[in-house]
Amino acid sequence: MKILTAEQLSEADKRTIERQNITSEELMERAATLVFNEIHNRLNGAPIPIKVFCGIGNNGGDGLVIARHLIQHGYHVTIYVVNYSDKRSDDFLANYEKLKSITNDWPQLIKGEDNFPEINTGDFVIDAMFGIGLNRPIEGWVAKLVGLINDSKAFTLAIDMPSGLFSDKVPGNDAAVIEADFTLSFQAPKLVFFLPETMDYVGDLQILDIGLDREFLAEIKAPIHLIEKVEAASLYKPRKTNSHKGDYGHVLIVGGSYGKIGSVLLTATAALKTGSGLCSLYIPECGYNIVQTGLPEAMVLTDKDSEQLTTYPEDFEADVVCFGMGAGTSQKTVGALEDLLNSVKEPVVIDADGLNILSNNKKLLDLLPKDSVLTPHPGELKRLIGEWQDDFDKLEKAKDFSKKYDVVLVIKGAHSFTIKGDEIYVNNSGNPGMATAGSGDVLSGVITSLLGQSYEPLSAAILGVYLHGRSGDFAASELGYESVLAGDIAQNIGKAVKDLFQSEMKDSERN
Ligand SMILES: NC(=O)C1=CN([C@@H]2O[C@H](COP(=O)(O)OP(=O)(O)OC[C@H]3O[C@@H](n4cnc5c(N)ncnc54)[C@H](OP(=O)(O)O)[C@@H]3O)[C@@H](O)[C@H]2O)[C@@H](O)CC1
Ligand SMILES: [K+]
Repeated sequence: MKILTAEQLSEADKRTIERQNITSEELMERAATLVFNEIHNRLNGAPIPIKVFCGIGNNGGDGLVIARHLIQHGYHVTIYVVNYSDKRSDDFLANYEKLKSITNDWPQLIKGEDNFPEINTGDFVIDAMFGIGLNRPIEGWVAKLVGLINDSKAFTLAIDMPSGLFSDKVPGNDAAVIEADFTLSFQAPKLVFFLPETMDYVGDLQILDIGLDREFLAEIKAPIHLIEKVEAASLYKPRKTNSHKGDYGHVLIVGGSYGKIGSVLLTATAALKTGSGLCSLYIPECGYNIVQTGLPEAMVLTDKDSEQLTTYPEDFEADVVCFGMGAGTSQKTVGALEDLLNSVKEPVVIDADGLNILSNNKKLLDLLPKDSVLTPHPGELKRLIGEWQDDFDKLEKAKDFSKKYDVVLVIKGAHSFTIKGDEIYVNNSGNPGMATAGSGDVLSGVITSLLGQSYEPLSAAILGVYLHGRSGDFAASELGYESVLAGDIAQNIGKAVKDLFQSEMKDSERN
């Protein structure tokens, strides 16, 4: 799914009105009615106090439409118009008139702190103050109102965007932004919903297809994509009936050191679970018995050093090589990576200490084969590309790095970002249970395995990140977040692959 900017969405809005020959008021009615349906499906008539805070633009207009439908369905609704300006939009005014015809409880005008209502923990707050039209920070008494809503701990549903959140920049420190529990957003996700600095404002997210012009949406050039099941499934290559293990790649996992042999074991397990035909490991001698016992399906070669890697077996023929997990950063191991990069011509996967070695020895970056995949977590990324000012700056620096060295970067996080040149792919699978030791080692194994199975490096990274997240979802649903171990993620990769082609059943379709 394309992630769009506020400008692109406004343009899609205009084109839809032209091409579908509807008014903007009709489009607002359509969008806001979908929101009402979602609320009604969940509340099911519950008599809880609903407080709708409307701005004076079209986000506020949406709020008025939602409130009208709620009132007509018997809900207990109080509407507040947050009068941060006297410049009402046409569609706001039209819906204000409609509201007057169905209720005598007119909206209450908030012009300052004196008009603030009481907001209780048990209230249901609908935030329709600002949407994609926000163009400067919220200030003064409106900022105080945002604080009041946040402090109330009332369940807060944001319409389109949490008010105060920009679609294209990070709010400053102490900025007033609604901390939503749930955001229902129109047509396309916005990048800020997924960035570490801004995602917490959004709460749970649902995108509503409000029927904007398909042709225009298909034509829009968007370099940022959200990766969900359909996108991941489109990358998957089915196995052929008439095939043998030689068709699915021979991966070589290079890493480990004394006390950190478990890491390579996890990576190799994940590679085999993702379907590699053959898996070999190159590790220090101390890991030999551990790996042969822990993973009998793998083959093991050992370095002459018993505790660390010192060289690379250059005559070894593998389809893809992965380097770094548990390797340490000793000078001898730097030499091992240099040997590897001097002998391998195909894209490699570099993770963990492999990345730290690259950061400390920047000249090695020039030896990386084109389209190699680097999988840093934010700390490793900082060492690679330097400090950034905010998440937008981070993405710019990451794109520059990807272009300079011609590599695919996977920035790991709650939503991992895969970057190649100017293209960004935001992953939407996974859960907090995956924040556990060894989770990254498993991811490297999945991506390496896909590369070995002839996936293009970018596809291997995007699909690998998605499958890893989905495996974690299966592990968490069985075990609970706290009990997910990295090995559990590896064990569930098969389920994640099968799930690519299982359609979600909506609650309404069950039974
Ligand atoms: N696109 C679509 O497909 C559809 C969009 N729809 C809905 O429209 C929403 C966008 O509506 P919108 O353009 O009227 O802007 P909105 O967010 O209501 O802001 C209102 C005005 O506030 C002002 N302002 C800005 N910052 C400020 C500040 N800090 N403090 C004070 N004032 C400030 C600024 O005006 P200014 O003062 O700059 O002239 C701005 O114009 C969108 O999010 C969605 O909910 C759906 O109905 C249908 C389909
Ligand atoms: K809002």
